Amino acid sequence: MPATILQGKEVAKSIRAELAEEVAGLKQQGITPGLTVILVGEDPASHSYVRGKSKGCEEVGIHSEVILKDAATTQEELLEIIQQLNQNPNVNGILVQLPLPSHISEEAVLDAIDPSKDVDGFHPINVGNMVIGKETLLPCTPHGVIELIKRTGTEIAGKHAVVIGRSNIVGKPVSLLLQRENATVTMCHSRTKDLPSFTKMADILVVAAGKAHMIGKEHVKPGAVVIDVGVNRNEAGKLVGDVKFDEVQETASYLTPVPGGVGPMTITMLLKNTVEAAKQQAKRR
Ligand SMILES: Nc1nc2c(c(=O)[nH]1)N[C@@H](CN(C=O)c1ccc(C(=O)N[C@@H](CCC(=O)O)C(=O)O)cc1)CN2
Ligand SMILES: [Mg+2]
Repeated sequence: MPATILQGKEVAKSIRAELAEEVAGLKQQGITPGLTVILVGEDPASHSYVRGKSKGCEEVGIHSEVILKDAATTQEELLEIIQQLNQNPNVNGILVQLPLPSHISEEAVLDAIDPSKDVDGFHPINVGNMVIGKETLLPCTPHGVIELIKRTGTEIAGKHAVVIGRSNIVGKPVSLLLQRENATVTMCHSRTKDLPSFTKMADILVVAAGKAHMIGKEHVKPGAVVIDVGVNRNEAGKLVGDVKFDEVQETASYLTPVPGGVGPMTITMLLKNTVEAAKQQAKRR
């Protein structure tokens, strides 16, 4: 039987509906979650993602603001803006859209965000809390991957999960989150020898290698849940994943498409983090 296609858009829609209800309840208690996004430069893709974030906020009732800065903005100016937002009680979440122009250190900027407002989950304190298993703001794409797997009804505990890719933004955090759900996790990467010998053992296969169509049916155990986090452009400029979709569809039990799989979950988990940050901050006041 061919795989069930995991439509991230549909899952994202139902999570947003749940969030909208939660936000309506918070507003009755006088809490309006607020997100501020900082966007530096003119990159069209970044502008499009930020529009998606504003639209998502509007959809669930989060107050959102976008601070647009031109590409000549200095690191000091950016740090000054972040300091002001850190101190503003109406701002529950702060997000700096990446990538930043090359004259600005992403590390310095992300480290300046108050960890309790770091709705991207990129601050070292939040990363550290995730590593030691403390409740914290989780990075959006990895969190979206876990939510997608859960919504298939798959029990993660006890399963063998194989993650391909060890980036700080996807591979490493996804591995940690799967481990936290009590999966047995194997991490593979560009230097792994005999990749199929590992991936063939996977009940859950998460592919975040950044190499178009590198995973075929010879890599996949029949019945596996396959999550494709790859974002690659083919020769025609079309968005394609790391997985050969048509081939793997014949052997997997669940498979995410690209586009329309993990991507739409990223912004939705950001909305979830903003609501969570607002609730946590309200408790502390
Ligand atoms: N501060 C951040 N910067 C960036 C992040 C991030 O999480 N935080 N991630 C990406 C961009 N991004 C959100 O910011 C993002 C990327 C992709 C999608 C998405 O829905 N993709 C769709 C396809 C859209 C298309 O056709 O281009 C999909 O995969 O189905 C949403 C958000 C880098 N910067
Ligand atoms: Mg890698």
